[in-house]
Amino acid sequence: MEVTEGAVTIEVPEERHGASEGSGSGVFYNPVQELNRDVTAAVLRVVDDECDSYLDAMTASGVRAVRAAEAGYAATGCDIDEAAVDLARSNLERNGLSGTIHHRNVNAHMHEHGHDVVDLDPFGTPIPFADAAFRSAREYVCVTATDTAPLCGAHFESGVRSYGAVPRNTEFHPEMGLRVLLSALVRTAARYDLAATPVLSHVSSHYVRTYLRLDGGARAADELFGELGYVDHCQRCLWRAHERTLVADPTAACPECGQSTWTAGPIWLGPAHDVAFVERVGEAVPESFGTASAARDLLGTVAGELHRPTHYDQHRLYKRWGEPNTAMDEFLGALREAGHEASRTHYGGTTFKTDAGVAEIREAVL
Ligand SMILES: C[S@@+](CC[C@H](N)C(=O)[O-])C[C@H]1O[C@@H](n2cnc3c(N)ncnc32)[C@H](O)[C@@H]1O
Ligand SMILES: [Zn+2]
Repeated sequence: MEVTEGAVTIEVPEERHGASEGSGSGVFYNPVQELNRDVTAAVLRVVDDECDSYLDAMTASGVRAVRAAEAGYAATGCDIDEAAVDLARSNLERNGLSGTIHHRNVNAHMHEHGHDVVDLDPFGTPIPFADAAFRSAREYVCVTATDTAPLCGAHFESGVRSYGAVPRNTEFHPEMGLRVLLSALVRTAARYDLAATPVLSHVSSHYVRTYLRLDGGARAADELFGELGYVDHCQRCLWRAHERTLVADPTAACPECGQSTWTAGPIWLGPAHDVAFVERVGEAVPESFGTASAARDLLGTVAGELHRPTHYDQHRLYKRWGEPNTAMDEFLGALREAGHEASRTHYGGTTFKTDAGVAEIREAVL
């Protein structure tokens, strides 16, 4: 089957969606991830002044490597599956592009070779590849994680094992997943005296995607540790509080309703994106991309999001209060009128962030 993405056309053997990832035969290609790849292609356009080489660490059909080569990068792909390697090579050829595809365990490759941009796109957790990625990357590491259940605490033990943090299945679970992933990546990079700063992150269609800019130096890495900490959450009234610290000091009971709280961490509490960077990426999405309008919408929402952890869901709050919902614009307007900051978030149409606590939100909008 032929598929066109951006300015390239590639051959993929079969269509497989996220739900059946890793099963069956044939080289993997997930059409649902076109948005992820379009955003990546736009990021590559933005960073092309500082970056020349790109590693598509798990290349499968080669689609990411082919798109990077088309954007003018020295593209390298790796895969342990021989059929994937053959297909990726033929997909570069059919587009008249040069690039190198290795039949190799990419961890070994990354320990031996440097690339300006390293892109991890594995089945499930990226953690088995994270150390090697930070050894290899000079400027940016891009990471997809599809193991959202462990990340957000729905599969608790697996999340603890993979990420060395306590995840909790809260009502802000997509953001929990992102912040658990960022915490693990920042701590992994720090082992090599690297500061990995997230410049763009999104949670879409059951995957988490983040782009981290690398700066060298123990001091820079230490500074990022100041953005790690814990969040306490009340499942009953949806109160939450966060604290930047490496020593957990959980709140025993919710100060609003007295219910015992859940604590998650250490999670990343700093910004998950850089506004100027996200805006530049949004401007770099050409009309010709298959997901252009969805990608621009997503990036516009991300750019407008308050950095503050963590987001609320307006419908869940009203449900707890036993009151009918109002329109989102009216709701956010009422928060702002009461003197609070408020923004939509990309986690869902009824999600928002604010500097107001649950009691203040209720007072402002009811
Ligand atoms: C999710 S797919 C990659 C999808 C592709 N990047 C895309 O955008 O369509 C994961 C790929 O990683 C490959 N893989 C798994 N472990 C690997 C390893 N240790 N080294 C290299 N490739 C590996 C698999 O064979 C599979 O083709
Ligand atoms: Zn409470």
